Amino acid sequence: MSLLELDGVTLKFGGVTAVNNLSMSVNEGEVFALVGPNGAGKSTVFNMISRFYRPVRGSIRFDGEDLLNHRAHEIANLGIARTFQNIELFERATVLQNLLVGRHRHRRSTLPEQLFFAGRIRAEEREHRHAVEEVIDFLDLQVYRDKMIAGLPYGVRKVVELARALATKPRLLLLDEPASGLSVEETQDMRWWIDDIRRQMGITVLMVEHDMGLVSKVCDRVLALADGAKLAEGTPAEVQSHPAVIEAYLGTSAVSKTANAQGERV
Ligand SMILES: Nc1ncnc2c1ncn2[C@@H]1O[C@H](COP(=O)(O)OP(=O)(O)OP(=O)(O)O)[C@@H](O)[C@H]1O
Repeated sequence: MSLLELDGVTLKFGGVTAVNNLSMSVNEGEVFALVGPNGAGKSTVFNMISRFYRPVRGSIRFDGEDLLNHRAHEIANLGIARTFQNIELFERATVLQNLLVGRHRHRRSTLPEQLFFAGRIRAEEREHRHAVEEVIDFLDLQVYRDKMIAGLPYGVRKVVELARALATKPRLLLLDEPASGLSVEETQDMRWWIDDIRRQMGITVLMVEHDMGLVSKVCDRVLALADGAKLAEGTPAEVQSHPAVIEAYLGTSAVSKTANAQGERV
């Protein structure tokens, strides 16, 4: 069953058509990747699903609901969470505090209730803590839970950002370049996290990623974009060997990554 559906979506920035008549569908329970050279339109697709941008044409539906009827701050409430290419965490707060912020959408109490019904609020607070501790355990973040973000290595911050998105208990997780800046070992860990997120948590994943090695190991389906338009769609192996995809990558830094990925595919 399709969870996310884009139909004929187009977005222009002045004279630049960043996304051109794109249709795609992500099924519930799958891991789906958007790939393509720099400037292909991948981030713009994410930013339209997150409702930072509004397409000039086309529709975006999530679980049958028209996302274009919603504003950016309502997207998390619908069950969509995302990470960012440039990690966005509160630097002067602990891992635990950052994750509790992620629980914001589940808060049911109003301000007067918080002032006058302390018992009920304490129960709600315990529920948030429990949900957050579950994610901390799931991603092996126990040793970092009370540490400030500012002092953490880049690879750990990346996992904390993933944890913050998971703490919202989404149905759809958007991962913007989950492997960028990670070492080979950290990328390997990220692969297992993504596998577990899908298998154990039952969360559907849509990711943008340049590392074709990771994409080929973790994704069910891949859509390749170039100049805002769909070039090819299929399994990782089908997309990587598609002539139009190989041509689009020629002359870009991604060529070597594609070649490496093909070499290391098992
Ligand atoms: N805010 C913006 N204003 C003007 N042009 C933009 C804006 N955002 C993106 N673009 C243009 O839209 C096109 C698609 O950009 P986008 O960032 O979506 O590509 P991308 O595939 O995510 O690239 P990368 O892999 O480098 O992140 C590019 O030509 C880019 O210059």
